[in-house]
Amino acid sequence: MKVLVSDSLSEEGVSKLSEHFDVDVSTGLSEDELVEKIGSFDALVIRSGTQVTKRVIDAADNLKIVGRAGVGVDNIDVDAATEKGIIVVNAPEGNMLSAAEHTIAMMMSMARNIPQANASLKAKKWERKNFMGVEVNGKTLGVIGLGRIGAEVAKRAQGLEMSILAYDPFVTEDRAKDMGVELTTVDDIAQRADFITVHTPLIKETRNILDKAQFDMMKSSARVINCARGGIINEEALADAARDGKIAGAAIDVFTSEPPFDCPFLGLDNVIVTPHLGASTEEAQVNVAVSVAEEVISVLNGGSARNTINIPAVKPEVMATLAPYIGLAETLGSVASQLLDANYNKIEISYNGEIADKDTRAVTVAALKGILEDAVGSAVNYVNAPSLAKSRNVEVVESKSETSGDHASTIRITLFQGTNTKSVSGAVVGREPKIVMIDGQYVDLVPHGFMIVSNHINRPNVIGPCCIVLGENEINISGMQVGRVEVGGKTIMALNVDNEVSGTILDEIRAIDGILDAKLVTL
Ligand SMILES: NC(=O)c1ccc[n+]([C@@H]2O[C@H](COP(=O)([O-])OP(=O)(O)OC[C@H]3O[C@@H](n4cnc5c(N)ncnc54)[C@H](O)[C@@H]3O)[C@@H](O)[C@H]2O)c1
Ligand SMILES: O=C(O)[C@H](O)COP(=O)(O)O
Repeated sequence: MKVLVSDSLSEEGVSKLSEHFDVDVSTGLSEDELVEKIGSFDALVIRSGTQVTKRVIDAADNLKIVGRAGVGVDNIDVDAATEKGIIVVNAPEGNMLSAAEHTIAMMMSMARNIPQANASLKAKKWERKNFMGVEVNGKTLGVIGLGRIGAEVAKRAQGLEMSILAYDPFVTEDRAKDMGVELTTVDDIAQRADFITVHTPLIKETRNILDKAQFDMMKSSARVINCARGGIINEEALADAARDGKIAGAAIDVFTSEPPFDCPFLGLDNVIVTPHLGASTEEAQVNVAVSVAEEVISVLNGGSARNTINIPAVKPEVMATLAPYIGLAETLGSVASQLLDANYNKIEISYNGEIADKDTRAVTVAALKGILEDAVGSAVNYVNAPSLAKSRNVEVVESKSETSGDHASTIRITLFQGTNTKSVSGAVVGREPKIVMIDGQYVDLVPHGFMIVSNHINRPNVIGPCCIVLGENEINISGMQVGRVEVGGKTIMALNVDNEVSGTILDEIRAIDGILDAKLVTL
């Protein structure tokens, strides 16, 4: 298999990949060059320098995984990758300490005018009075985005005796209290903080989170820092505020367009800048390169990935419990879709019993894959199953209940086509999948190989002729289940058979008096 590395990646990552694959390191490619080249590659490894656009994804006929050796994936068209079934992974932890340390370094450099003073002295000037700074001790730092990096910055700033205000809609009061942080709003931070630093992803909710309105509220002594992503702070508004003395200064590592040679604040003395260096340490680069290399090796060898962006990631300890249910759900989905001829417009996946407490998103994706495979074939995978269901206007509903009958946990998949439904329930028995109910009738079926599932009238001389048809055609029956209903009622029969059953033989079975329908399910 072939891996393209299109941004500079630490040697540790490249050599790890080279142990398994043919690795091509080609940095600085234009979009056109990448479109031209990508077709034969199975994996693409990037940092922030490569734009993985829809055009690139469309041209990537063999691509299985895009690995981002770093955190931000805003340079990847993740939706396009998802629709094409390409896994996107990042390395969310490897550079967080470096980014946090860079933020603190930028704050201190700005507080003491170090870049300006350095440039002045090297120009043979001795201008001590021009570079009067401020202490950070006792000052207030506002942190917008209290995730991995924001939390590390807050911890370090507390070590510098700063008090912390934070805004993050996904952080609870309890967690903030544990961290010794006061949760508040963006506007309150703008009004009260001496230093403000942003650590969110760049998404529509965070674009321009600091804009003219917030700069107008700030103290004239306020200083802002962006070591997250260009665009979280409005660059025009920042330039105006810094130029007009509405704020004392800014320290910026990231830009809306990189390199940022047309950026409006690049020429301002009170704005210090670095060329996207937050993750540029020896330690961080080894960490992220090795992490992404391991993900690519695992995925290309048929395994799973830990840090997936576009499929639900499951923690290893949870996976130990969920793994058999993932297989079960996929099998139940496949059985249900093979039993329902009509196109379904709604899928309900019900989790009953102990499994209802768990994070079942990965199990639902597996169920959807199993269901859609019948219609879509091998083009469906764990990445694109939900988006394929959506693009086919199929409604997907999950339901959960604590009761599950005879088993600790059961999963029921129901397909709806108007009033016509088909439901199949299963359980894990001793880590093996079992089908325990079809259309409300109890069965006890090991789902594998070939199965004939039929409905018939519960009366003498129906099952026998069925077996004779199979016997006469040299088809061995290895398992048989018949639903229990009163004599004369409609019941189900499920047969495990050792060979494929042709349409002609199925027609012979369907023609038997008392048989209402018969389907072959192939797993
Ligand atoms: N300069 C660099 O070289 C460098 C290095 C690493 C990471 N980064 C960037 O730093 C940023 C933070 O990375 P991280 O690893 O801490 O990510 P993270 O996912 O751990 O944290 C992001 C935080 O932002 C919060 N958030 C989401 N929406 C929000 C909103 N509307 N308002 C406020 N908070 C919101 C989330 O709840 C989360 O706590 C990312 O943009 C990443 O790309 C930059
Ligand atoms: O999101 C990140 O991880 C950082 O912005 C680092 O980007 P880089 O890998 O291009 O240094």
